[in-house]
Amino acid sequence: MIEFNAEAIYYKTGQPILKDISFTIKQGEIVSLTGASGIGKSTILKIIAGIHKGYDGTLVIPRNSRIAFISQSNCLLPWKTVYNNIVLLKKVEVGQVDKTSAKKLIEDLGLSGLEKQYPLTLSGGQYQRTALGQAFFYEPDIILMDEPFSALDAKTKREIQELFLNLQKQHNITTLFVTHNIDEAEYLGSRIINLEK
Ligand SMILES: Nc1ncnc2c1ncn2[C@@H]1O[C@H](COP(=O)(O)OP(=O)(O)OP(=O)(O)O)[C@@H](O)[C@H]1O
Repeated sequence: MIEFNAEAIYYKTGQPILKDISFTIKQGEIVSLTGASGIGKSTILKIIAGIHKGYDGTLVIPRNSRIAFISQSNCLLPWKTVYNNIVLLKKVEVGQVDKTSAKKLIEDLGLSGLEKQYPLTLSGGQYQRTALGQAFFYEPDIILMDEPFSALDAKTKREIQELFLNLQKQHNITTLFVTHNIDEAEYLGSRIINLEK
């Protein structure tokens, strides 16, 4: 569950970028966040992730929530293999990983055989599958997604959207999905929050 109410969102310099924002996302719900370029979509994700503190208001999320963040690029560490990227967050947090469930997830993601490859050698689709694996293997309470599939061609995008929806159905994780694409927002989200000035 995420409850966010803000009178104003701002950066250090200048006027608020957004005013009077209020929304609630229920446990397990996928909500799409849309709006014009530069309106503040990524900033809202950063607020929920705890990275951006510039707002007047309240953010309520369950105590000790684990949050995963997936963006268009830069999710993976280039010096770690596909396998080690997927288990990374869990390993850092828990110290050990269940190899059988890692293998199962890698199979579900269609990444079998690529475990020892490095991110720079992956296609865009393989990269985003690995990023999904990293996020879901962590077993987070919340997933924040910032245009993760925007750079993919239409066919690959649809395949990965399906994978995401299947994983989401299995794990029931509260998800806020930023996209500027209305079709994608409708396809993935059970509701859409559209930001306007
Ligand atoms: N670090 C920063 N310092 C100052 N202003 C910033 C900073 N980051 C973003 N902004 C400004 O805040 C506004 C919102 O940016 P944000 O990246 O949240 O928009 P967005 O809706 O995600 O855009 P896009 O769809 O183009 O990715 C923009 O006007 C941007 O210039």
